[in-house]
Amino acid sequence: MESERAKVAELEANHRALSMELANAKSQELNKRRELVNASDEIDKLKMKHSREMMDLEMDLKQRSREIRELNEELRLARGDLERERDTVSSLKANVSQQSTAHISLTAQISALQAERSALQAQLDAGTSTISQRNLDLESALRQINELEEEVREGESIRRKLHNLVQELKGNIRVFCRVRPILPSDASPPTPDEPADAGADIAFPDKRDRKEIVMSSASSNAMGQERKEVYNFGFDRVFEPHSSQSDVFEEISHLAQSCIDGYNVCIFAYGQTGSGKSFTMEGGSTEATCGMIPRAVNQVFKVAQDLRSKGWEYKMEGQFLEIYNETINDLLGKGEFDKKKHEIKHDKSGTRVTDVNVVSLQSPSEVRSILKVANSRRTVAATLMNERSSRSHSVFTLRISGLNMHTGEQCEGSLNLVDLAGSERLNSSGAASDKERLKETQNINRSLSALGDVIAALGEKSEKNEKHIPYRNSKLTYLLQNSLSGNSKTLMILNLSPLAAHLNESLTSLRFATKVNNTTIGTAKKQLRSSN
Ligand SMILES: Nc1ncnc2c1ncn2[C@@H]1O[C@H](COP(=O)(O)OP(=O)(O)OP(=O)(O)O)[C@@H](O)[C@H]1O
Repeated sequence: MESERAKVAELEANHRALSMELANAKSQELNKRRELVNASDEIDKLKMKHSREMMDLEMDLKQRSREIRELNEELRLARGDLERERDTVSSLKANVSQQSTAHISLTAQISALQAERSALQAQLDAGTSTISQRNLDLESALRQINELEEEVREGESIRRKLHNLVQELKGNIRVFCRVRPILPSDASPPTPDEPADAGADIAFPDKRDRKEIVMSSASSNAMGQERKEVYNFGFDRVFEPHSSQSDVFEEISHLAQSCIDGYNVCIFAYGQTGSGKSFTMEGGSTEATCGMIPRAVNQVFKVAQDLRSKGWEYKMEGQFLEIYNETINDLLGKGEFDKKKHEIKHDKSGTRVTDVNVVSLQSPSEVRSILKVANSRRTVAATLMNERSSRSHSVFTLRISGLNMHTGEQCEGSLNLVDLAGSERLNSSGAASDKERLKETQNINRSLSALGDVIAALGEKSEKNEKHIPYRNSKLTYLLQNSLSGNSKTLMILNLSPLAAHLNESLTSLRFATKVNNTTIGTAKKQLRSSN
């Protein structure tokens, strides 16, 4: 038993030791469990930390890969830029090499130019010295020119005197005769009683001086015998039908010179209606057919222009009048014809007509346009019954005043170009039955015979030296008083029809013109005024 007891006591002691060991083991296990819980908390924490860090790393990775892509893109662009820059650089290099070639050639040019400049400078220096020499020469040449100009002025005044002397020797009244050609419009259809007019028998025997005209007419007497009458006339110049306007003007152009020199010049066209007066004075519109008025005016302007170099300055004024039934009308005016009263006044400064337009003229074209105005006024005023331009006198007056800037000499001249009314006698104008026409014809005849009387009286005056001149017998002669006196130059152009039907009229005209031609008017005087 005791052994049993001892064994139980031993077992109990073992039991207690084992319980103690168990308690220890349990407390150790608790500790271990606690440690395990702590460790798994720690592990959880670490896991979370790890997953956060993983997320951060992933984001970081994404960011980095985005940055890498961007950088790659930038790199690609930069490469493109670099490529272009390389191209630019290579083209710039090519440019630079070109520029440097150009530079080299420019440098070569500059040196050539510099060499040239030095050569030119040398020439310039030489030229400058030549110029100073030339200036000296010029001064002496200018002195010579002044002396020569003075001589030319003296020569000009001698020329004027000689020109006038030649005119005096020729006579201050001159008469030209012009026969117009037969026109297609002259040929009226022949009838059994009246054969076609083949033209009058007119001859021009003086082929050298062209001063003669011979008209012949054949008639049969009561016995049936043929009688031929021959009429000889001599004038200063006779123009045959084929003569041109310039042939006629050549003979009268010196008169334009005279009026510039300070003389009063009067040119009349005389003749029956249709004989060519207007054609001679005004003419056609072409250069070849234009008449004496435009030609004389052109000449006056030309001479005035030429004389500018000799110190002369000229002023020109024009007026254009019509005398119809002894009434003056202003062809450059605006009023109705035959209404306004115009008076003729003579004083020291010359002849003026009251209330008429006097136009200052700067050029020949202005004269042409005033001629047009005048013609259209006359055309408007004409009626069917009354061809006004044939039944009235027209007087174009160009007044010229000149001043010589060097010598102070002044002169005043005038050029009167007169287209007279038709000179036909009463019976041939068919006027006897028409009162108005009769009055017209009587007025025309009166004024034309007054013109003849004035010219005749001037001729007698120069023979006897004292004689009354009947200027006042007609408006025409009174208007032209200052241009129809001893100290003026007068030209009458007798216009003749070539037709046989007009033979008697032509003979009457030829006799009138012969009377005028046999008159010598005294010496023309130029109208000079001293400078003060
Ligand atoms: N030398 C000429 N050459 C060519 N045609 C001319 C010539 N002379 C005159 N004529 C013509 O003759 C016609 C009559 O001439 P113009 O009208 O000049 O005569 P007129 O004497 O002035 O007549 P009116 O008294 O009616 O004015 C016109 O047709 C004109 O063109």
